[in-house]
This record gives sequence, structure tokens and C-alpha cells, in this order.
Amino acid sequence: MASLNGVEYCKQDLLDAQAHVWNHIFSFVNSMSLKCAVQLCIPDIIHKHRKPITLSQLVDALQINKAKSDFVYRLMRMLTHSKFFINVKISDDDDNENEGYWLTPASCFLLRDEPMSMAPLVLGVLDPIIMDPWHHVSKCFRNESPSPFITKHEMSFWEYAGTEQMLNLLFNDAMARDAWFCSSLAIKEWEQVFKGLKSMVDVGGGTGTLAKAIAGALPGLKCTVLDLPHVVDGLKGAENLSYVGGNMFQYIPPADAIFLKWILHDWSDEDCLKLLEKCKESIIPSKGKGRKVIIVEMVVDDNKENHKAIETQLFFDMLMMVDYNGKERTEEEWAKLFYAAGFTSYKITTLLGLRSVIEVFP
Ligand SMILES: C[S@@+](CC[C@H](N)C(=O)[O-])C[C@H]1O[C@@H](n2cnc3c(N)ncnc32)[C@H](O)[C@@H]1O
Ligand SMILES: O=c1cc(-c2ccc(O)cc2)oc2c(O)c(O)ccc12
Repeated sequence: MASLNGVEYCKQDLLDAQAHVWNHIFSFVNSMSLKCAVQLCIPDIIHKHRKPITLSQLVDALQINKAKSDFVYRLMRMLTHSKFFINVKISDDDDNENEGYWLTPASCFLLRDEPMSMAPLVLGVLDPIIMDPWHHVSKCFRNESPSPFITKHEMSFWEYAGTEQMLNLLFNDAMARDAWFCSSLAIKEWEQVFKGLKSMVDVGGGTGTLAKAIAGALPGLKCTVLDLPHVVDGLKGAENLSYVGGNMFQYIPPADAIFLKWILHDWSDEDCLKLLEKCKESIIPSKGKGRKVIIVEMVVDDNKENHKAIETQLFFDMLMMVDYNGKERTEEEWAKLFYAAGFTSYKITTLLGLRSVIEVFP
């Protein structure tokens, strides 16, 4: 037994508590090790090798200072522990047994040529421009600035992306890969959601990856992507797909359905209310059924059993707070916003793991 803060604990409880603190202090090691592997293209190298790769083959392919082989070994040990790679036994032409690294489903998400690649997301979120505001969170709690991002950069994320071409391209690419993921995994579900409608506007639809997939699956649906001019400038539409550059708080083209994927969580309750009211005004009045706002977002439920899933939702909530003064919302928080904006009912369907489709009716 030993005393901590005046309370007697058994030795094991104290050791566990200390390990818990260490684990949290060093959690950034997971993110930064992942970033290093993506920057060095380690998943792509293993993929190109087409079979498990030994440490020396990996070091050769990396074209790095050979004196750093031990660094590669330790990085791979860390990422194998985190299930990004697995160790497999391999034998060479002389039947000598060796160990090789191979990919897991998680590291396949880091392959650069994979349409659903999360590599741009790793590089985007862990870029110093996005990481710096995390050092200003406590300062922001005390000042008048809406977010740590603005505390640090003195402009909003969207203004910054409008002036920094590299950030704009990386961010749009990261979003487009996620949109590809959502369309590939759930195109049948999207067809159901949009069935019977004549027109939709994908508000803040980025470079239009999801709208393109929906327009392709439903040729009778007129799809419009509205996003900021620096995002959609130069993009070419198609038969039933068009792009509009503008500010969603000022004008949303009229349509049967307004689609908002990963938009509202970027904004405060006040801004969401304005945006939802604008969406309601833009829905074309008709007697036909199905006119609605379609939202793709997380619905936070911290009573759920799955600790890791809730933790991921809470990570997103903190990211939204730090970068945008946005938030992830519970069902009660969503409902309050919908009714305040004048909608009469809503339906939530879990769609893709942590995310749901929320259909909101006028
Ligand atoms: C998180 S991204 C979501 C992109 C896309 N909906 C998706 O899920 O892949 C938010 C999008 O909102 C756009 N956006 C931000 N402010 C906007 C505004 N005032 N008017 C129109 N679009 C805006 C951004 O440029 C960005 O493409
Ligand atoms: O998962 C994300 C990541 C970002 C993000 C990506 C790259 C950057 O340089 C900064 C931020 O932003 C997101 C976002 O705005 C959103 O609405 C959902 C998810 C993410």
C-alpha cells in the first residue's frame, strides 16, 4: 500500500495509474509514427514488393542512410504493435527462415494510389498548420477568439485554405477520398435516400466525388455541388452534375433535397441554425413526398459499449472545436437544432460505422 493525494492505494493500482498517465502523454507517438511511415511511403513500398519484406530489403528500398536501419526496425516494431503491419515468417531460396513485414487492412488505407486512401488525411491533420493550434487550446479558453485555430492563425480554417494552395489541395483530397469511401460502401443506400427526387444540392460538396457517384447511379436526379470558389473553380460538370462557387450562408440553389455531409459539425450552433434555415428556404415547395435535408454526421452516444468508437467520436469533437469552433452532437442536440430551424420531424439511420444519415423533413 502507498499513499497518493492522502488516499491509500495498493501497489498495482498506483502502477496502473502511472502507466495510464504515461500512455496519454505519449499518445502522440502513435500519430507521429504513422505520419513518418506515410511520408516514407512504407506501405507503398511493401505493396510494390508484392510479398512480405525483410528489414534489409525495406531499408534498401527506402534509400535512407544505412546507419539508420535500427530506426526503421524500431518504427516498424511500433507500427506492428499498433496493427498497421504484421510480422510473417518467410524463407529465402536457401531455405533460411527470416521475418518479413506485411500489410494489414489499416495500412492498405495508407496506400497512396488507393482511391479510399487515408494518407492525405494523415498528412493533412498532422501538418504543423493544423497541429500548432493544439498548443493554443488553453489560451483560447481565456481569450475572445472563437477557436484555437483562429487564436494561432488569426483567420478561420476556410480563409487559410483559400490562401494556402497546399493546404487547400491536401484538405480537398482528404475529403474526396472519404467521399469515395462513402460512395463505394453505400451506393445502394444513397439510391434509396435520393429515390424519387428530381434535384439535390450537395452543400459544401467539395470537389464533387460523392455527388458524381450519386449522379451516375441516378441519371434522373439533377445534382449541384455548391462549395467555396477556391474549391470548385475550374471543375467541369457533366450531364446531370454542375458546380456552383459561392457562400452557403448567402445562397443555396433551390432543390428537392439539400445534402450536407460533414458540414454542420464544422460550425457552432448559431451558424448551424442559420444554415438549416437557409436550407429550409431552398427546398422547392411541392406536394410530392421526399423533400428533405439529408445530413451525414456522427450522432454521439456515450452510453454505447464500444469504448474505442466513442473515443474516436470524441477525438472528432475535439478536432472540430480546435479547428472550427464546431462540435459533434448527440441526438438531443441535433433535434433541438432541427426544431429551432422550423423542421417538423427527422429520422436517423446508422450508415457507416460511426456516422449516420439524418433525414430532416420540413
Ligand atoms: C469537411 S468538408 C466536407 C466536404 C464534403 N461534404 C465531404 O464530406 O466530403 C467541408 C466543406 O465545406 C466547404 N465550405 C466551408 N465554408 C463554406 C461556405 N461558406 N460555403 C460553401 N462551402 C463551404 C469547404 O470548402 C469544404 O469543402
Ligand atoms: O477528418 C477530418 C480532417 C480534417 C482536416 C484534414 C486536413 C487538414 O489539413 C485539416 C483538417 O477536417 C475534417 C473536417 O473538416 C470535417 O468536417 C470532417 C473530418 C475532417
